[in-house]
Amino acid sequence: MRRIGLLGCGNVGEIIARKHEGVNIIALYDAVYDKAKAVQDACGAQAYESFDEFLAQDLEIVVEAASVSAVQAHAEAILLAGKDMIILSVGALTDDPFRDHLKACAVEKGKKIYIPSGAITGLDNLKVCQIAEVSKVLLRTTKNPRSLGIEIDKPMLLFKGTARDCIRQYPKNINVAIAIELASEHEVEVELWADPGTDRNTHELIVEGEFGEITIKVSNRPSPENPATSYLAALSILSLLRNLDNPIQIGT
Ligand SMILES: NC(=O)C1=CN([C@@H]2O[C@H](COP(=O)(O)OP(=O)(O)OC[C@H]3O[C@@H](n4cnc5c(N)ncnc54)[C@H](O)[C@@H]3O)[C@@H](O)[C@H]2O)C=CC1
Ligand SMILES: O=C([O-])CC(=O)C(=O)O
Repeated sequence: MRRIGLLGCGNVGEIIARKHEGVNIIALYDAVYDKAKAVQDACGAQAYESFDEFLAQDLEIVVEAASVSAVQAHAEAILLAGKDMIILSVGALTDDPFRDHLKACAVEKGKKIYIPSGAITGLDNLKVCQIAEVSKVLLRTTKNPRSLGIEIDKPMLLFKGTARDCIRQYPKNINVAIAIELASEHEVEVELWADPGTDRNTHELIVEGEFGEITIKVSNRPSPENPATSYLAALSILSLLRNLDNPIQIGT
C-alpha cells in the first residue's frame, strides 16, 4: 500500500484520516501540532512537530490540505525529497515562475504533482480547452456569508474579475477557479456571490468554444467543520488516492 503523509490536519485532513482506504497514512504534520495529534487515533499515523522530521519519513506521497502558504513554504522541499504531491490549495500555483519551478523539481526527481478536482466536477474534459478554440470560461460561485467570514442580509456580488485576482483576495474560497484555469489553460472570469439564503457552496461553470457550450452546476454541502470548504473536496482526494494504482484510467 502507498505510504502517505498528510500536510494539514484540519477539516479535510481529518476526513482523509478517518475515511481513507487502499493507502497507508503514516505521518501527520500541521502548523498547529495539537491538530496533527488530534487525528493520530483516526489513522494510527505518527504526528510530527517538526516539518523536517515529517518529511524524513518513508513517504511516497504527501497530501496537502493546509493552505496556499503551506504549498508556497513546503512544496519544493517535498518534491526534491522525492515524494509525489497532491495539492488541494491549488491557488498557490497561480504564480507562473513558482509553478514552473515546482514542475522542474518534479521532472528532476521523476515525481508527479496531482491536482484533485476538489469542489468542482468536469476538470477531465475541460482539458480539451488546451487544444480547442475557446471564447469564454466563467465560474460563478455562491456561498453563505458565514463561509466567507462576513455578515450581510441580502445577496451581494463580492468580486468580479480574473481568477488570479480573486484567489489573492479569497485564498480559502476560490481554489476551484485556479484548478479550472490550469485544466483549461484559459483565463477564467470569476463572479463570487455571498447569499444569506443559501446553505450550499455552489459553483456554476460556463464554457463556450468551438465544441459548443458547457454548463456545470455543482451544489455542494459545506463541510461540517469548515463551511468555506465543500465536503466534495475531501471526497475528491479520497477518490484520487483510491484510484492511483487503477490500471484503467477513466476520464480524459
Ligand atoms: N481545490 C479545491 O477545490 C479546494 C481547496 N480547498 C483548500 O484546501 C485547504 C484545506 O481545507 P480545510 O481542511 O477545509 O481547511 P482547514 O482550515 O480546516 O484546515 C487547514 C489545516 O492546515 C493547517 N495549516 C495551514 N497552514 C499551514 C502550514 N503553512 N503548514 C502546516 N499546516 C498548515 C491549519 O493549521 C489547519 O489545521 C485550504 O487551503 C482550502 O482553501 C478547500 C476546498 C476546495
Ligand atoms: O470548497 C469549495 O466550495 C471551494 C473552495 O473553498 C475553494 O475552491 O477554495
